[in-house]
Amino acid sequence: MSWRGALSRRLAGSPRAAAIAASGVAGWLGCAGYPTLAEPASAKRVDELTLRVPPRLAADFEAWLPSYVKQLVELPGFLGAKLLSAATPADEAPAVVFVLGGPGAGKGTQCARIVEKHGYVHLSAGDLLRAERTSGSAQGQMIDEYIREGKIVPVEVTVKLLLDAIRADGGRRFLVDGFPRNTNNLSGWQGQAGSAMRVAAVLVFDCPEEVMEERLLERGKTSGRSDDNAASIRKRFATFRDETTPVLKYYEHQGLVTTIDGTRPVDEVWADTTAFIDSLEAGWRRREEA
Ligand SMILES: Nc1ncnc2c1ncn2[C@@H]1O[C@H](COP(=O)(O)OP(=O)(O)OP(=O)(O)O)[C@@H](O)[C@H]1O
Ligand SMILES: Nc1ccn([C@@H]2O[C@H](COP(=O)(O)O)[C@@H](O)[C@H]2O)c(=O)n1
Repeated sequence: MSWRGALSRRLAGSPRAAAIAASGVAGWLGCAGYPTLAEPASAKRVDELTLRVPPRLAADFEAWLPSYVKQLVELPGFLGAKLLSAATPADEAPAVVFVLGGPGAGKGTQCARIVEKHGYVHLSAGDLLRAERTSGSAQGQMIDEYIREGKIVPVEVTVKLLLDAIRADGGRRFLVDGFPRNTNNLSGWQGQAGSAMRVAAVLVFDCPEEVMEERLLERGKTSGRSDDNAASIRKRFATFRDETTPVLKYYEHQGLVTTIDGTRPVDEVWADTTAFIDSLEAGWRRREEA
């Protein structure tokens, strides 16, 4: 499958910007076994950019690559690139902070504190899926198998649970914990929530696997979770490395990622976490006052 489109039209008068954008796209796509740029636009002739994408990834790329390219050419320094649409959804849209990090990195622990101090609404994709699993719904068994295997449930299920919870709450500031976990999650979110929500930041807790494994095995003594055992933990780590890393790359390119060292004691991690939320809020206040 080839993807081609808005980039060429948008950059028709701007060879320099296109060349920079093309090399940026190629660099990004070159990571983690993803496809590479097939025919980079030359600095002289900019009427078409073609990206070849393997069929198994075509649907995901079709949904979110164009918007990624738009974001890329809007970065400062891409002189001459013209906006086709607003760079971010309207400020009035509810703000979402995605919280990511490997299994056991401490996402839930820090989210609970953010709720208490900063009043955000915490939605854990994993918790919503676990609740749905036991609700007796037809898809419960499917979810159970995915969780046990450390695999990512198809986004149609997860995004519906998240959006139902967001709409039912009606709040303005959400922590969405453990999502988006792969490109399927990402494209599903962008397709169904993209214009109604504003992704304000992506908060990532970084922690080595040895530390996370120790925490999860300890948690497994009392959590009752079917995936807090050595075999499931190994699979969850592999899923994080293989599937979540490209999503983090995507948001890094958008300048949305803040990474916090989650290896330290809870209070030390919290000091950085609350400082981050304070700075996010301060930025919003400055924008409102401007
Ligand atoms: N900074 C920390 N130091 C030591 N232990 C921690 C720290 N943060 C969390 N823990 C403990 O580690 C375990 C995992 O933490 P938590 O549930 O917050 O991680 P998580 O990233 O949400 O995990 P998962 O993705 O599996 O739901 C818990 O038992 C928690 O009490
Ligand atoms: N976006 C997501 C999030 C989670 N899952 C499944 O749930 C398991 C547990 O997730 P935690 O965040 O609570 O650790 C995870 O391993 C997945 O099986 C999912 O499919 N999609």
